[in-house]
Amino acid sequence: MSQQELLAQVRDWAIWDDTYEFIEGNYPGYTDTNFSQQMFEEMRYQLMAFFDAEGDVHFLAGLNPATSQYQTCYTVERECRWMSVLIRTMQTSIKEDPEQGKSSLYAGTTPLMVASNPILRTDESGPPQGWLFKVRPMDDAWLSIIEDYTGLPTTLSMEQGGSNNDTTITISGNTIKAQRYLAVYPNNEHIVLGTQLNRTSYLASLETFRYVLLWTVCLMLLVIGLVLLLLERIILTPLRALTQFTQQASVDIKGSSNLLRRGDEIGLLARAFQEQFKHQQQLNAELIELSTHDPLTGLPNRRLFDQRLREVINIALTTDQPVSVMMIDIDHFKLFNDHYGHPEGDKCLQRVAQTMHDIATAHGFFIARTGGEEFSAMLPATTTTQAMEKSQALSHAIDQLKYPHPKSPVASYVTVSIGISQLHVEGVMTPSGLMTAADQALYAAKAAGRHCAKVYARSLANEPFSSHNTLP
Ligand SMILES: Nc1nc2c(ncn2[C@@H]2O[C@H](COP(=O)(O)OP(=O)(O)OP(=O)(O)O)[C@@H](O)[C@H]2O)c(=O)[nH]1
Repeated sequence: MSQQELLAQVRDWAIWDDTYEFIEGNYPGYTDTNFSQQMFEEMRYQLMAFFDAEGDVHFLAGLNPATSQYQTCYTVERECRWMSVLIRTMQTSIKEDPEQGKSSLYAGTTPLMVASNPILRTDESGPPQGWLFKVRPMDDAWLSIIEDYTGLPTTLSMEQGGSNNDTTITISGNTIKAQRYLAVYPNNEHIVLGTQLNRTSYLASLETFRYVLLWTVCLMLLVIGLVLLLLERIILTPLRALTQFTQQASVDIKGSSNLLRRGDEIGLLARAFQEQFKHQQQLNAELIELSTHDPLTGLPNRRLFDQRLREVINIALTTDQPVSVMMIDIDHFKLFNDHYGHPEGDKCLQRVAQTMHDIATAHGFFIARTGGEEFSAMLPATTTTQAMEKSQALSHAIDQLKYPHPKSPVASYVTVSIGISQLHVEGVMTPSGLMTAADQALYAAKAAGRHCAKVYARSLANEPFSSHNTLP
């Protein structure tokens, strides 16, 4: 119902190839196709006026406000005479401003809303072939539409002379009166659009509005708070727990059982991580086992032995306790292999290793396979005298196996020779020196006919040795 809406409608018609051709005189059926009384009534138009490029009337159609009769004419004569004042005002407007494309209010029996636009092709190319004007009456029907729209009683009146104010608001008693002054073309007149409000009901509705607004804000804050709380409980807290769970890369994090029991995606993810951790832990354990143990006998290997020896020596240095080592070698094992073959030699190594492991466990020392048929034992808090006793227990246990070794010049079964040394005794000062000394003692045992144990003494220092020592 606004001027802008009417302007959009007139533009729609004026910038259209059909209208352009009609004004050029090339579209004889245009009026029959596009105009009807029904269209005027539905669109609430009083008049549509087409002017040619010279500003002369080309075609007119309208509803006579006095008779409500629909009329079409090519001149302002006879039944269209009622349009003449309006047409003259439009022609004045064209002369003043050929650009048009505007809307104005005109005075009349009832005030009129008028919108106009130059006639162009659909693609808006020119030159303008003329002008189209549309007129809508601001009558009682128009007022009642405004009242329906605003919910306020509205009045419309004409007023002579200018007004300094666009809008005036006056309060008298319990009534607020608002008036809007709208200039009329081309006269020095104004249309006054007015409404009045009951002050008490206005203030009451204002109060109600404030009250509703306050409640809406409170409700929104409550909803936002609830959403944040749910977000924290359902998503953020479990996500933090999951992050902690994954960062620690462990299946035993505190509170992880709740996480793992969850039925949602976070629970799924946590269980997948748990499986992954377990698998990883298993792989790590396997890798550690492989890198620190001998695959044939299952005993710790030289790497683990050297590492443990360093640790035990470090402790012994601070506590001033003795540390002894034994180097154990199977006698004439080459002859065993030559006689029975390598696979049988492996079985023998496994059997001897198992026996030594059992004795080491029983006597509280650490044993490792440090060479082919060579083993080393590390005895914390043990002197050479005590180590000698344990070596005898070891040798005795292997003898008891009575593992056949028919080619051995020493005995008919598998026997071992053992070399023993102690840190800080007989000039042995370093981990490497300790192992070298045990090796030399072992050499001495071999030289003494094998199947015996020897303790290192300085006098053995120049004897050759097998050099299996890897410690620095
Ligand atoms: N079956 C088997 N034999 C091995 C393994 N590692 C080393 N040997 C053998 O152990 C033998 C060691 O021979 P030598 O160093 O001459 O020592 P020995 O025959 O025991 O002689 P002495 O030590 O002087 O009594 C060699 O025949 C190696 O092949 C192994 O893993 N399995």
